[in-house]
This record gives sequence, structure tokens and C-alpha cells, in this order.
Amino acid sequence: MESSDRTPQPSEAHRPAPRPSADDAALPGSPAAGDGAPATVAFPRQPYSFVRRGDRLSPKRQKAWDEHAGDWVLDIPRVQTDTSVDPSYRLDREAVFGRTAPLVVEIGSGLGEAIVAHAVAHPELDHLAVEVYKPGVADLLMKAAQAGVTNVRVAQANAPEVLEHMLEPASVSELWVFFPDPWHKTRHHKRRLVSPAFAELAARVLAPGGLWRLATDWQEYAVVMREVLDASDADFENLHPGPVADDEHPETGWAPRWDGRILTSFERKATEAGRIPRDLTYRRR
Ligand SMILES: C[S@@+](CC[C@H](N)C(=O)[O-])C[C@H]1O[C@@H](n2cnc3c(N)ncnc32)[C@H](O)[C@@H]1O
Repeated sequence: MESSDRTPQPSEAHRPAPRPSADDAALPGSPAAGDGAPATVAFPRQPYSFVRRGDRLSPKRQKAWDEHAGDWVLDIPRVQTDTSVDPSYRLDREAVFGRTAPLVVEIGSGLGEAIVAHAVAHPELDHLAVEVYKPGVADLLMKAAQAGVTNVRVAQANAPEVLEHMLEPASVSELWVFFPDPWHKTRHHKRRLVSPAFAELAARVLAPGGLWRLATDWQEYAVVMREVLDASDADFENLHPGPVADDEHPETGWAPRWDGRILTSFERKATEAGRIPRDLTYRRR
């Protein structure tokens, strides 16, 4: 992890840090920790919001990968790690989708349930899933192939770099962040995806009037999300303002559950464990 507590700005988010901190080594799986990822120990950069898990694929997922990754997983030039994005790379939507339609981007698409379901329901929209977890990407490919959709592509890459480099300003109609890893220990909060720096990147890519939809099952992170986005008031309008829910008014201050967000296995487990999912919706001014 980053040794500093200062909030990094987008412009410096990928600047090499002078040396890795002890915390980086303590978080196996991080690209910076070098377990399976290219050797990047001298380049820990921003604290990552993800931990690298295994890239091994089951036979079914391997088959989906072999058949569809070439067509649907973007061939992204890298700079350091295999989840980085070369700062000079721009998504050519016409070339990649074969048309220019309104673009929905999901950050951390997991197993691809939500974005594939939406792509099926909305053939008029293009969809970009951003996910670092290869088995999750393979699962998405399997689902997309089964559903017969052609309007989904995948960026297997670190989301902040995708928003900062790959996507043109004001090019996204909807941005989704559903159930990002909560990093609930205080010392790991700086790894959380939703931060002031990330809000700046979201503001960069969302078109005026575009929606940023978020959901989390972690109440304290939900409150932080609200604080971060409400502080970005110049860029984002909260479509469901009001006091944050308390024991007496448990449902105020949150967006109603968005019916375009299908119930994923992740959300189902969270609900079974007794956690209440919170939705937030903001509009880019
Ligand atoms: C808790 S899962 C939620 C998955 C899915 N949104 C759902 O609701 O089922 C969070 C996902 O975000 C991905 N992720 C975390 N940080 C990321 C980043 N910086 N770039 C791309 N994906 C990321 C993780 O690999 C993981 O699959």
C-alpha cells in the first residue's frame, strides 16, 4: 500500500513511487506484490483497489476464453503490469463496437452478470466491462456468448487507468460501480475505489446528464460514497438527497434499488449475511 495518507490526484495517480512500502509486501496478490503479476516491486504507484487472485481457468471458462477473448477482450497496450493501460491508448469505439452508440461502463464487473443482462435488454447501447479478475472475465464471455449479445467488450485493466487514459472525456452515458471491495479495515481504506480522485476521473468520462450508479452492502462505505460524491457537487447532482438513513428512518437518503441492476450472486450472499445493499445515483452536471 501507499505509505502516504495524502489523497492522490488523478494526474499523479500512476506516478512511480520511490520504493515499495512494507504494506505492499503485506498484501499478497497486489500487482505491486509481484505474486504472479509481472515484477513490479519497484513500481507500486497508487494503492490498488484489488488483490490479484489466480488467473487459472476451469475447462469451461478456458473454452470461453479461447473462443471469445480475441474478439471481445480489448487488446490494451500496457506500460508496467498486465493490468495497466498505456497512457497513450484511446478506445476507438467505432473500430471496437462497429458503431458509435451510447456507452455503459461497469467498473468491477465481477462475473459479468449485471452487464450481460443489461446488454441483452438494451441492444441499442454499447457496454464496456472493466475487470481485472480473469476467471470473472471468462465467465462474462461465457454468458455473453450464451446470450448471443454483440454489444459487450471487456477491458481487463485497472479501472482508474481506464478512466484516465482510455476513455475520451464525456464519452460515457452511464457508469456503474456495484459492490466494490469494501476494504473495511481502517488501514486499507486508502485502497477503496470510490475516492475524491476517482470521482474526478468519473466526472471526466461521464457526459453531461450521464448517470453514475453505485451500490454497496457495506453501510459505512455507502456513507463514505455519499460524502465523496456530495463533495463533488460541482460535478455531480445527487438524485436522492436527504438525511442518511438512521434506525428510525432506515430507507431515507438512498436511491431505490435500481431494477436494471440484476441480483448477482455477490449481492445475494451479502443479503443472506444480513447486510443491506444501498444504492446511490448521481447525475453529471
Ligand atoms: C466485490 S466484487 C463485485 C463484483 C460485481 N460488481 C458484483 O456486484 O457481483 C468487486 C470486483 O471489482 C474488481 N475490481 C476491484 N478493483 C478493480 C480495479 N481497480 N479495476 C478493475 N476491477 C477491479 C474485483 O476484481 C472484483 O471482481
